[in-house]
Amino acid sequence: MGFILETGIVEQIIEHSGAVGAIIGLAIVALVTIQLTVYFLGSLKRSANELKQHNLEMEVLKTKLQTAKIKQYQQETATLGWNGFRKFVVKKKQHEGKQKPKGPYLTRTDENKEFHMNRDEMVVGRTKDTDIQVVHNTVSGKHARILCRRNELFVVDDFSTNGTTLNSEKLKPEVQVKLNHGDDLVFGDVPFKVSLPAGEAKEGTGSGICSFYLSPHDGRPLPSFEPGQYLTFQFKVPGETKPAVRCYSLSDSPKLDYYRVSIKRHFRKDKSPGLISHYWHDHVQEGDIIDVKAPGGKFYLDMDKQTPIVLIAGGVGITPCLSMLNTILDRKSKRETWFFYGLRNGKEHVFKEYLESVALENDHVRLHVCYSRPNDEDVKGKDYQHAERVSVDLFKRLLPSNNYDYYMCGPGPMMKSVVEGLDDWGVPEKNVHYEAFGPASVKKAKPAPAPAAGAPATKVTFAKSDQTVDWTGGTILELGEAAGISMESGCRAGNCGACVIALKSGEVNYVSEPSDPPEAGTCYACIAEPKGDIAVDA
Ligand SMILES: NC(=O)C1=CN([C@@H]2O[C@H](COP(=O)(O)OP(=O)(O)OC[C@H]3O[C@@H](n4cnc5c(N)ncnc54)[C@H](OP(=O)(O)O)[C@@H]3O)[C@@H](O)[C@H]2O)C=CC1
Repeated sequence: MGFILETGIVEQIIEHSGAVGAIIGLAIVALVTIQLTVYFLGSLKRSANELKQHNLEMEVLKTKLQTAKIKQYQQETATLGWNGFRKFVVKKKQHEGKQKPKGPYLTRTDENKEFHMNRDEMVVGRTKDTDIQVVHNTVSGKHARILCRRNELFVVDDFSTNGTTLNSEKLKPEVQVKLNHGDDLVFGDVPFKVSLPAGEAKEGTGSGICSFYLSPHDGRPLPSFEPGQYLTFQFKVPGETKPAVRCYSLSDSPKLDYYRVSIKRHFRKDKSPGLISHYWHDHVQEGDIIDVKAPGGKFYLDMDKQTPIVLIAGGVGITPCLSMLNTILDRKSKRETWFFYGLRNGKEHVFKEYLESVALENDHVRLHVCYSRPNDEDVKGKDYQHAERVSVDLFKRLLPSNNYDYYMCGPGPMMKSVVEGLDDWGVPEKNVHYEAFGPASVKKAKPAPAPAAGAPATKVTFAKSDQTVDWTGGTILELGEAAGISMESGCRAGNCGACVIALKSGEVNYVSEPSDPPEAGTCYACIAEPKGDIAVDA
């Protein structure tokens, strides 16, 4: 349209003014066109810049809002008076790593909810203590059982009131019937579908790490936390007399509506399954309500500093490091961040795609993944960078200097060797931060002196319980537990403070150094041994 108009103007100029006039006319038209184009391009550029500026302002506003909300949480926690345990709902349960559990499972089709066969026998029923809880008035308290035998499933109706049907046929009570892939199974009026994925492994062959997203049950505000801190949980496990207390690091940055913890199936030295980590994996489901203490712990990243940092994660010890990294990203900090992640091989590589995308999109984040035992299918340079353990030798090869703040979490031996290596490399102690749950001890204190032969046994008095026990070794917590005294505990490493008790008389030695000295007149029972006769308030 513009072109046709311009051609018309040129023709008119030629007709009325001759050749010279035509040239002048053409020049004027060209000048006007150039000016219009420059103006048009300029305004395009201006609007692009304005948009960019606007987006930046929005980002800053969002961050300010987030910070303001977090500050508000902190004030609200103080008023909430969140002392002791508070109820949280499991909003989401997510298996991490490439291999998801794909063993046999049932899907409750009216709610699209999956129940994986993690045990040889799973009870279906309406009551809370069942493995497949079906809250419905046509389902009996203990309705039926699903038996899992080498990836084959069987169903047994347990004299339920409204019966169980398999592919529209009513089952006789107490008769074991084999299930096939795609079968329709109905308990009372509640429909299920049977899935037997062919040739696929049961849970446990993947990373064995599961993330749980938790929100406050009372819907009241969620307090913020420092990246690196942990939550303390209390579980009443069926069959256990005492509630179990455990601590797990928060694995994400502070969020407005949830906390996240990522838990690995733990196996003891004798290969038997750890009680609570397996309880999380096998029994804790979306919608469950659990008891949680407010975030705590002294191992966290100081977000007020801008010093360059090195995050060192070993295995599931990635959790607090991930929280630190995510907080750096959320706050739009450009802090130089090296992330060393040591694990065995690709089967255990969790948060892989996420970390890779973070490193790709953020120049200030340098990711180095070390596989200590790579598999044939693991590709160096793609899946991981170094076929070795994380070590200070590796840091010496990669870091421009030793002048960093180091934050680490992983297996005890890894932390011990890295802490010692950093010390040898001349890194000041104040720049090295770590935490070790469980018995792993990085800095060993001197052991308590052995009592002289023939000397009277050291006595520990548990004042509240009115019991005095001869000390035969071990910690005060172990001694009290063995004597049947109810005592609080959490990390069992002198970190979480759950076991702190008043020391009414006497003194203690610590088997490993507490992360922070307890207040005067108290001690951490989980790592304290009596130094002569003592009395404690338990
Ligand atoms: N806040 C906290 O305190 C938390 C602590 N943790 C702790 O982190 C630990 C992680 O355990 P898990 O996932 O089972 O770890 P793994 O046993 O799977 O080990 C992870 C990696 O660390 C390597 N490693 C072992 N020893 C050394 C060493 N001396 N130097 C360098 N690398 C080493 C292993 O190499 P290799 O194959 O050669 O053995 C492996 O590659 C647990 O002890 C857990 O309690 C976890 C979460 C939070």
